[in-house]
Amino acid sequence: MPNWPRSSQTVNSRASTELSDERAAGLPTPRADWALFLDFDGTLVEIAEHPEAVHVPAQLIGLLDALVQSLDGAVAIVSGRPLEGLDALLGGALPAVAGLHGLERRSLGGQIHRPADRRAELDGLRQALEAFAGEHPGAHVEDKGNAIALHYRRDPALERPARALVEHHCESLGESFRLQSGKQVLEVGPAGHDKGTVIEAFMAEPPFHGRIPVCLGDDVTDEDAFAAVNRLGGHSIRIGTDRPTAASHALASVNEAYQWLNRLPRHLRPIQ
Ligand SMILES: O=P(O)(O)OC[C@H]1O[C@H](O[C@H]2O[C@H](CO)[C@@H](O)[C@H](O)[C@H]2O)[C@H](O)[C@@H](O)[C@@H]1O
Repeated sequence: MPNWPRSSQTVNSRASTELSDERAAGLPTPRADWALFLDFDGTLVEIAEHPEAVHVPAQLIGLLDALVQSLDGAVAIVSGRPLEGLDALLGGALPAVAGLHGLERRSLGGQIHRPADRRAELDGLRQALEAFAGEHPGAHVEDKGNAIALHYRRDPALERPARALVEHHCESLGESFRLQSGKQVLEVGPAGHDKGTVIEAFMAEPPFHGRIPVCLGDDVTDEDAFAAVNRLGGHSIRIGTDRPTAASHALASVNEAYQWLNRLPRHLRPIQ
């Protein structure tokens, strides 16, 4: 669980030192014209054994609210989880949310953008994954509607047979579906959307339009987001340092991400 500052006084008295540290670490100087795109698992919450076992600190809602207020609403969660799941975990705290790695999106005004229902096409894969999980207690199937995920965190040795099974079914689904690998998970869903395309969609509309995109993420699927943000002249920040990345900056852990995000509302440089 992240170490939250004990009081705002403690934070304020350390503010100037912290900002010098940020500059030394090469982190971008916060600006009031940023648009913030935040991954969820591994960025805002620590990775847990099971998707339903994540701990959402109560303070996270307050932090998101403070960021939304200070950036005039230009804050979105961009996750692999479905919209409804994110709303349940965050108490519907954030209006702008993208789920299923860019497949579905709710804009700030509440409009939902979602492609046609393709669940039926995943029936064969769903049955095969359920059968696999039935035989292997370390596997877990997460049915996300238009996408389906096979988790093997509880038994990493399952990666090989799990991948072989998912690849086999993905091939028969054809090119309009794609396989995405994440942290000890294999996910199948409709092709043509990713975290980069959804950030571009947010950036085309208010209040994101015209701002500088800044993205925080930890996983391989966040690389699409990093590439899009880099292309758009923004800043990409990888949480963790364990593999090569397109991100321009890094924070070591979820805890560091919290500390940095906590300071942002007080240190945004005004638009000139
Ligand atoms: O884009 P994200 O918000 O990072 O979501 C990516 C996937 O996160 C979840 O799975 C991952 O986190 C689980 C809980 O910590 C962990 O048990 C699992 O091993 C990770 O892969 C979520 O369950 C998926 O639906 C998301 O796609």
